[in-house]
Amino acid sequence: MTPQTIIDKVWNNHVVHQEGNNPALLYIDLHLIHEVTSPQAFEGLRLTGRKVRRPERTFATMDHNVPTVNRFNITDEIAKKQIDTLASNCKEFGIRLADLKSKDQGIVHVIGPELGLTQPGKTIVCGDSHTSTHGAFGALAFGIGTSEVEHVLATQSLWQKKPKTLNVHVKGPKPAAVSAKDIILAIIQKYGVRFGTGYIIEFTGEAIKELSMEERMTICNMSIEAGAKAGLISPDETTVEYLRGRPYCPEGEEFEKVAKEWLSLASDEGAVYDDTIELDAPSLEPVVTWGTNPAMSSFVTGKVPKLEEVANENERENLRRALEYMGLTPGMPITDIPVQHVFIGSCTNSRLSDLRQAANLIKGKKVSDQVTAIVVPGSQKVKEAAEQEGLDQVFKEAGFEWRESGCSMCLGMNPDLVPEGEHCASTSNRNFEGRQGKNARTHLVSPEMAAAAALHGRFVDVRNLREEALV
Ligand SMILES: CC(C)[C@H](C(=O)O)[C@@H](O)C(=O)O
Ligand code: SF4
Repeated sequence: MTPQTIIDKVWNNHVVHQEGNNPALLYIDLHLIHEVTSPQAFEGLRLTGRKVRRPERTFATMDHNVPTVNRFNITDEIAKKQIDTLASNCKEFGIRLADLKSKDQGIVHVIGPELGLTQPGKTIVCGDSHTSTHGAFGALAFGIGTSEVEHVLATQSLWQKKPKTLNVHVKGPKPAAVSAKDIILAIIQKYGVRFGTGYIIEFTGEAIKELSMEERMTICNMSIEAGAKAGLISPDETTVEYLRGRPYCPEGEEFEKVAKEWLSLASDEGAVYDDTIELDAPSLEPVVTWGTNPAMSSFVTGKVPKLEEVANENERENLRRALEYMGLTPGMPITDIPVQHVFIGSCTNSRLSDLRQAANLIKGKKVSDQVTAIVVPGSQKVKEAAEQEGLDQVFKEAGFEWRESGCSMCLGMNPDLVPEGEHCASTSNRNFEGRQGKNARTHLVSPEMAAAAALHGRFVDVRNLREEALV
């Protein structure tokens, strides 16, 4: 048989109907929903007198506008309405909901994997662009708009044109002090924010294979920042072991049986992709974004670019505007950028391993007087597990605030905002203008780099701190 990519296998397994080269009708295995993009979809169902076709394949959570302090006291009217509406819609249509009282509540892309709802080979959709996160398991997972949310609720299927396949091959092992976040930021730095347009990405190579599931999620999460429809990684033993024993996974012999099926979905040796690009892992360093899109970044040992380094006039103007917004001087070293806020959280980097890495780095140290630092676990389960290990104490003793789970400072939709003009070292995925609040200045980094910036009030190379810790 012709060797196939996992993308082709999962796609072909889900085509319900297709005529010629027209879009295919895909069966959707799992539909995740949250409070922001679902109200009109449910309203649409009510208006046309339809039901949810497969409530048992639908799962809801509240995350975007949940306050991370006093979570039951939602003062913002729109937020309160969206949260109450999700609760009443789930009740009316018979959908499982992890509400604010639930131990399962958290950011939609954190809880799906954690509960074992996310599994290899599934088609997974959600009215949210970072649905690509679930691709880490070898699922075909992508974000959809609200009208598509309605379509999936009503029919459990979706019309889709098949994207092309792109192999992003990360060669060689990564250095120990370089994180998954640095890998994905470096890929986007090298190839820009549009290279994924029209493609589903498969991440391959030694550096990817070595990653934990949490790290793989960080990589796939940001596929959308390269414009890709989805990003995924072929399942292997790491995937299977992560899922073993999860609440919504099969048990015993049944688990062993599906695990074999999952492994067989991995891309075949010699499978052909429409395109392939490469990144060399051993030469990577920690990355910091200095601009207003995730491609505008440098290694921590580097500098903010100078205008004259850019030949193209449009690009030079973009650079000028970005530096003006960010309040940075062309040519300044990355380590001279002052940091007043630190946010460790979001669906990119708020899982237990992220919190452990940050906690390790700050243990016994103090947050700089100039910095306000918050840690927002991605889910209530992450929060509980971290507290069991005493990570909350480590953070609090260092001067971090320890919060309840939610999207928080990742986007300005809840009370956690960066004040105007201030710089935030953030473990999230978007550094667009105004993303963390009006005129807020976001720098995307890994959890360790964010933790280090909290201690020093500026960016520092975590590799030096690690050496210090060894002396
Ligand atoms: C609010 C939601 C629709 C949005 C998205 O689709 O990604 C948000 O999660 C984001 O990260 O910007
Ligand atoms: S944490 Fe941020 S990126 Fe992720 S779903 Fe929430 S708002 Fe979107």
